Amino acid sequence: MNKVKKTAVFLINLGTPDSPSVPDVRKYLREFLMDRRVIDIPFLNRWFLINFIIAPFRAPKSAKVYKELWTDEGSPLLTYGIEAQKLLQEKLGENFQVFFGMRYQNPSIEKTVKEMEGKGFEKIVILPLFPQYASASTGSAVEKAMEYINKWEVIPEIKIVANFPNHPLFIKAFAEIGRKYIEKDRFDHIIFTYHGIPERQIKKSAVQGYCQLNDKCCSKYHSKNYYCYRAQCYETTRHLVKELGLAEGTYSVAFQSRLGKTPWIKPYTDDLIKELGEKGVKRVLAFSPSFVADCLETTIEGGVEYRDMFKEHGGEHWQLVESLNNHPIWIECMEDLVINN
Ligand SMILES: C=CC1=C(C)c2cc3[nH]c(cc4nc(cc5[nH]c(cc1n2)c(C)c5CCC(=O)O)C(CCC(=O)O)=C4C)c(C)c3C=C
Ligand SMILES: [Fe+2]
Repeated sequence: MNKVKKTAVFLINLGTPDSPSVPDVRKYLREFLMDRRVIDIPFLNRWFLINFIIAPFRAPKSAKVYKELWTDEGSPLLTYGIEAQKLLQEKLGENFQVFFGMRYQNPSIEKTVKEMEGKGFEKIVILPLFPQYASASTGSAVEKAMEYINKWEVIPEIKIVANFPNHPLFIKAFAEIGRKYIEKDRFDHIIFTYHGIPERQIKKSAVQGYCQLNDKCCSKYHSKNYYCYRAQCYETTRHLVKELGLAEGTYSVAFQSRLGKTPWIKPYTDDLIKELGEKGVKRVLAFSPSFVADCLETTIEGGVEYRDMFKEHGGEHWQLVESLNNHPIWIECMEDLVINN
């Protein structure tokens, strides 16, 4: 038998509030941060932290920033997700049905898996929209999807695309978007800023204690650090650097979005920005390749807050490279991830 299997493709992104109102942002943050893979501390400590600190104090602050991010169509993470779903559906054709869900809030994984049920799919491809695997992102999305699929009478063949940090089309798409700035303008330095995670989460997912959390350890990508989030971020960077033809010393890697007081993976993006500004670097181009769609962390943190910080420390020009969003090469990349898996 040599026919294409009737396949469901399940794109999953992180999630975003239903609106930028304080109650909706609070609801989103509660669901997100109560996830044991995100805040990996004992349940009661997490419950107190979320209900007595994050919900009352962080939700109003975050809601203000979400209001800045919101467009007439809503949250970019959601609108780009729906657009990508439609474009991928057109590419894949009638043997595939593409679904899109969010790990937190809506469209929920529970509702989306219900839509898939009973449709006779012979295979499901779960494609979490995170190029680098982390337990808090990919791991959590897959765990949630499987929680509902596991209840089906018939569980079909399942393929999980767990990461794609060096996929040639992922790299090509980001490089192409960034190149238009490099060709048009002069930059003194390029920053690759990735979402951070706590160091202890790297150690917990390390293969037989391999991870040393240093640059030597992350300087090569192989079977022992295949799922190490930090090593994957450096792998993405090496490929982007090669594709863009950047010279050693003209770029840096850093990690953003710290929460809480425990150590997160270093170097920190805010420290790097201050250091570059104080060293006399005037013009910076910033890539944010841990996201495939624009969101709060790119547009606001990477585009506005870091720009202001850079200028406060002597910088003159800060340009963020927009995310992959609905770029045709990114849609081709997803097609390849689905078909060749
Ligand atoms: C790249 C994937 C992501 C990982 C890994 C990740 C880990 C992680 N995040 C937090 C805390 C917050 N993240 C927030 C926003 C946010 N995070 C990601 C992706 C990853 N997070 C995205 C795509 C977004 C943006 C969502 C949007 O609506 O646009 C927020 C909310 C915003 C805020 O209040 O600042 C928090 C909080 C932790 C603790 C964590 C741990 C591993
Ligand atoms: Fe996050």
